[in-house]
Amino acid sequence: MSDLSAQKCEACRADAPKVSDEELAVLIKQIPDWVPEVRDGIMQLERVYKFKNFKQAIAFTNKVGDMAEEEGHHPGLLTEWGKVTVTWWSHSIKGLHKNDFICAAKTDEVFAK
Ligand SMILES: C[C@H](O)[C@H](O)[C@H]1CNC2=NC(N)=NC(=O)C2=N1
Repeated sequence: MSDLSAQKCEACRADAPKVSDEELAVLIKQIPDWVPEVRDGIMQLERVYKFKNFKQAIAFTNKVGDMAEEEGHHPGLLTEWGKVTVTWWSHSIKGLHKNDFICAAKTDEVFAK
């Protein structure tokens, strides 16, 4: 279990600070399979998970959804045949909060189980 995946998301208010470039550089090392990407001007974390078929992909999607509900923090999920694209960002601050790194690490744990 990584240090991040052991943590819980905190309530993220609209005035919460986005992670700085320096913080991002430290945090991304703990989730090396995730790629920071700017989409529509918003920094996000993205990872594509591969599966053998659609059934496994939708089962994983649902497990990630359950984890998101527990954390009160919700990803973008694109489920296709044999793959799921998971995208984390914080809507309330239009960018990345530590919550997104925590949830990315927890998503890796859901995949590993
Ligand atoms: C009211 C509720 O707690 C908020 O809207 C939460 C829900 N889930 C969320 N998920 C994400 N990814 N970003 C948010 O800002 C967010 N806000």
